[in-house]
Amino acid sequence: MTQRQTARIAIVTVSDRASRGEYEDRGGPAAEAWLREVVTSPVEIARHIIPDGREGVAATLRRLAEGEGTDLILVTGGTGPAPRDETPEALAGVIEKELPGFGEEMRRASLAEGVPTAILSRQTAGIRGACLMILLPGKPAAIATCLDAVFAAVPYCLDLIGAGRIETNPARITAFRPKG
Ligand SMILES: Nc1ncnc2c1ncn2[C@@H]1O[C@H](COP(=O)(O)OP(=O)(O)OP(=O)(O)O)[C@@H](O)[C@H]1O
Ligand SMILES: Nc1nc2c(c(=O)[nH]1)N[C@H]1C(S)=C(S)[C@@H](COP(=O)(O)O)O[C@H]1N2
Repeated sequence: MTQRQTARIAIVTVSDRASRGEYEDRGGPAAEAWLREVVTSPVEIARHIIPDGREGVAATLRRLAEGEGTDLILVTGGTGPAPRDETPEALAGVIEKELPGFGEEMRRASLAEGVPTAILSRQTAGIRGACLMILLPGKPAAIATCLDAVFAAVPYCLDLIGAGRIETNPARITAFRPKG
């Protein structure tokens, strides 16, 4: 399978208030800065800010995966238990396969850092076609913790689903790719 050599990555901030401009989105920029530090292969990164809500989030994820051929979508926000937190429900309506290990590992890393409220986050990941979608909590400080915890598995996952190729800086993240 020939992989696209420039991976398309979308970062989606899900927040009612950030989408209304009531506060400045710091999660999207934090995720982009993390990617630019860690990913060494060519990437196109697009950022989006949308309100909470199942239908709108699902429509955005579908459009990015299908319409725009995005290889990797990082979503930040709306994973908690509050009534408007419906990002996991939106994801569930869009993906074909869930990868629960991503959420388990992100929660484990956050709890190990001494963030007891990490147990409230319903983080997970899933695949639609050749697109991997990963849900992160909304707190900007959580972005690096959670990406550090799971990103080693991302390049090989993209290989397996026929998405674009990603290489990482081994000084930051050593990508897990079985030899052979
Ligand atoms: N994208 C973001 N940029 C900056 N700060 C954020 C962002 N998301 C969350 N926060 C901060 O974390 C706090 C709690 O996060 P939480 O996910 O509960 O946001 P929220 O208050 O539900 O956002 P909203 O109501 O706008 O959807 C927020 O009040 C805000 O201070
Ligand atoms: N690493 C880390 N994980 C975290 C947090 C955090 O500050 N750091 N906040 C928690 C809180 S307070 C909530 S309510 C859930 C869900 O947040 P979300 O609704 O913004 O996605 O993520 C949790 N996970």
